[in-house]
Amino acid sequence: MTVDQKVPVTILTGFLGSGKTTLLNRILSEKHGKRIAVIENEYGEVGIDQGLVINADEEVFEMSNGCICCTVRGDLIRVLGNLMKRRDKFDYVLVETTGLADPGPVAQTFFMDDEIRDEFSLDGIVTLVDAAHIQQQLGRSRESSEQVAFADVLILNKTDLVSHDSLDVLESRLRDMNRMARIVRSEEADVPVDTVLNLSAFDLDQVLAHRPTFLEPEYPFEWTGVFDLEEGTYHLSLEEGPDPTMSIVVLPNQATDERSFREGAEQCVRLYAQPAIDLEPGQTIPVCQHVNLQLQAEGQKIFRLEINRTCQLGLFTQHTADEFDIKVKKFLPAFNDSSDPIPYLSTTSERVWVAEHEHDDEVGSIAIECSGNVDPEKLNQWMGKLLVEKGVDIFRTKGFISYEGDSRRIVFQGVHMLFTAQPDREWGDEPRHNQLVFIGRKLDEESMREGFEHCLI
Ligand SMILES: Nc1nc2c(ncn2[C@@H]2O[C@H](COP(=O)(O)OP(=O)(O)OP(=O)(O)O)[C@@H](O)[C@H]2O)c(=O)[nH]1
Repeated sequence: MTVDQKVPVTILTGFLGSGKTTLLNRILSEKHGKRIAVIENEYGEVGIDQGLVINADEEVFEMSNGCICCTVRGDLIRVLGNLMKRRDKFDYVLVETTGLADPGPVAQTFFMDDEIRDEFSLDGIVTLVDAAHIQQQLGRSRESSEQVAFADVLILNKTDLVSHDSLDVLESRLRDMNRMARIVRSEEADVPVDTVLNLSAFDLDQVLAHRPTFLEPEYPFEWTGVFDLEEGTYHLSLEEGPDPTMSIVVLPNQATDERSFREGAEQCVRLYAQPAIDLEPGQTIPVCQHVNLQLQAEGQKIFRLEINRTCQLGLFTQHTADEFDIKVKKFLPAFNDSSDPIPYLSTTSERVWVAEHEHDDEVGSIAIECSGNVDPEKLNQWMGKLLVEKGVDIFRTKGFISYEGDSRRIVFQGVHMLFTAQPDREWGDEPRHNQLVFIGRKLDEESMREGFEHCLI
């Protein structure tokens, strides 16, 4: 396959509320003759963005729970794989990343995976910058700096909210952070489509020159242990550890040379992107499945492994073996009463996968979904007070609201302390309901839910 036949992909990134969806809608409504498939990688528990994107030949890329940077590659491979089955329906792909994501692992997907590399080519990374909030965001979020640093095009958006002089200062700060990117100023992300699509701007060699670790993958698991096992039943035991659950994928034929370890790891990246099966102690762990071990009970927890023929069993676990004192031994019913304990087995080989990034555990999202009508006056008062008190830590608010007496859906949008509530389309036959997502640091879920419920009539 030649390069030309590959589907070009543009990654739209930028911190929460910077204008990614606004730009996306602009691109989708312009006549450029391209059939664009959209992939939304959303942060938060309910799909708000899907409802904000105008009619498109769109595919929704749902994020799995867990760390975005660890799971995004597996998720993206899954969605791109599905898109390829409808290859005749589109000729361009736009990936809108979550505002909290480092675009690195998203970009990496287009180089790491052979099948994806054969079918898609990364055209460019476009980063939206919120002129009113970027200074504050750069100081507080590593992801925000990464988004600027990775850009091929930087769109300095929301120019209406700051003075001309401030824009010049801002532009020179962005220039210091990324000397290669083209910088374009905009209001309401109003930029010509050819500033963002079909740029052939992404240059892997250049990226590698600046970041030699760009192609070093991050994995959703931290440890692999390989055990030589003959036919029989085995017990996998875990002691108390740092989490009440732990994800695991078991592969039946895991060789232990470097290449095989990498291949096994890539297979697991895909399996980890599948929804996990919850397993209670005493149950059997299936092979080649994403399993979530339930470890809430006190003391040692034992799960079964059934081996049909001699193999090298590879355990790919979310945490390292040390953290849960993970052990494997053969189960021999005849020895149950014997005072001779059955010995634990040693691994033939093991491997720790180090995640290079730090997880900001304080950042999270709260999704409120309920029926009933909202009193606009009460909502305004509550929201105004909440954002004045907590606006620095509430990065983003968005959703749909049902106002008493209004036949239209109200779209709610907030970025830090600025918020708007605008009427959108008619509710029509759709059941009226409220859906609101808050993304931020140290959010107090209970008091926010209570606060919102007080706004209902
Ligand atoms: N004042 C002003 N507001 C803008 C501009 N561009 C976008 N907005 C508003 O900013 C809010 C956020 O815009 P979105 O396009 O949803 O931002 P986003 O980056 O997709 O947000 P997330 O997906 O939550 O990260 C919306 O209310 C937009 O209408 C602009 O140039 N000026």
